[in-house]
Amino acid sequence: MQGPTMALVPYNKNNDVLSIFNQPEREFNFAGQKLKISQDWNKLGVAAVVWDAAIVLCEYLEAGNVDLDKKKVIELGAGSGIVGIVSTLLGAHTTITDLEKAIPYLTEVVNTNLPKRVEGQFTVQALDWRENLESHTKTYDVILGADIIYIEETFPDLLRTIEHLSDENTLVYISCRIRYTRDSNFLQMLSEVFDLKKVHVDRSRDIIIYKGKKKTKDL
Ligand SMILES: C[S@@+](CC[C@H](N)C(=O)[O-])C[C@H]1O[C@@H](n2cnc3c(N)ncnc32)[C@H](O)[C@@H]1O
Repeated sequence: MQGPTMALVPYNKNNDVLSIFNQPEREFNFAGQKLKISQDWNKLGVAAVVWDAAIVLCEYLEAGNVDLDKKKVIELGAGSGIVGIVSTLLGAHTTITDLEKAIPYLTEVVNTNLPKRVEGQFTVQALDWRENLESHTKTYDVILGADIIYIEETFPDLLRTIEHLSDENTLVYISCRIRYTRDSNFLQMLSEVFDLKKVHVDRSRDIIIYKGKKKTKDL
C-alpha cells in the first residue's frame, strides 16, 4: 500500500477494519431494501469497500434528515455507491460518480442493488475532481460525499468541483472521519465559500456529518 491508502488504514485501534474490508460481500438494510455490497480491497483498494462514513451518511439520509424526493443529487467519490443507492431508493434522481477506474465495479454494485422500479432514476459516471468540469453543466439540489477528505493534494480540486456543481440553493453533505490535522484544512477551505454546520456526530464510529450551503455573494 502506498500514499493515500496508507493514510486510510488501519484506522482504528482494534485493527478490525482489515477484517471488515476483507469480506467479499457485506449486507445492509436501508430504505426497506436489503443491499448486498461486494468488496474487493485487494484488487481495487479504497474505492471497493464500504467505509463507515458512508454507512453513517446512509443512516442519516434514511432517518429523513434530507428531503431527497425527486431532488437532483450527485454523489462524489462514491466508491461502492451505497450512498447513491440509498439516495435513489429514497426518491432522488442520483448521479453516482467516481474515478474512471472505479466505474466498472461501481456500476456492477449499483445495478445489482437498485430495483427495476427506479430504472431511469440514476446514472453512474466518471467524475475526476482534477479534471476540467465544463462538460458538467448542471447544478444539483444536493451534493453527497462520504470519506472523500483524505488526499491533501486533491483538496483545491475537490473544493472547485463542489463549487462548480452547486448554487446558493444546493445543500452539501460531507460525512467524514478526521484522521489528520490536514483533513481539517479542507473543512476550513470549504467554510470560506460555504456556510458549514456540523449536523451529526457518531462518536462510536468517529464520524461527523457537515452540511454546507454556498454563501450568498455580497452585491
Ligand atoms: C475512502 S473512499 C470512500 C468511498 C465511499 N464514498 C465510501 O465512503 O464508502 C474515497 C473515494 O474517493 C475517490 N476519489 C479519490 N480521488 C478522487 C478524485 N480525484 N476524483 C474523484 N474521486 C476520487 C476514490 O476513488 C474512492 O472511491
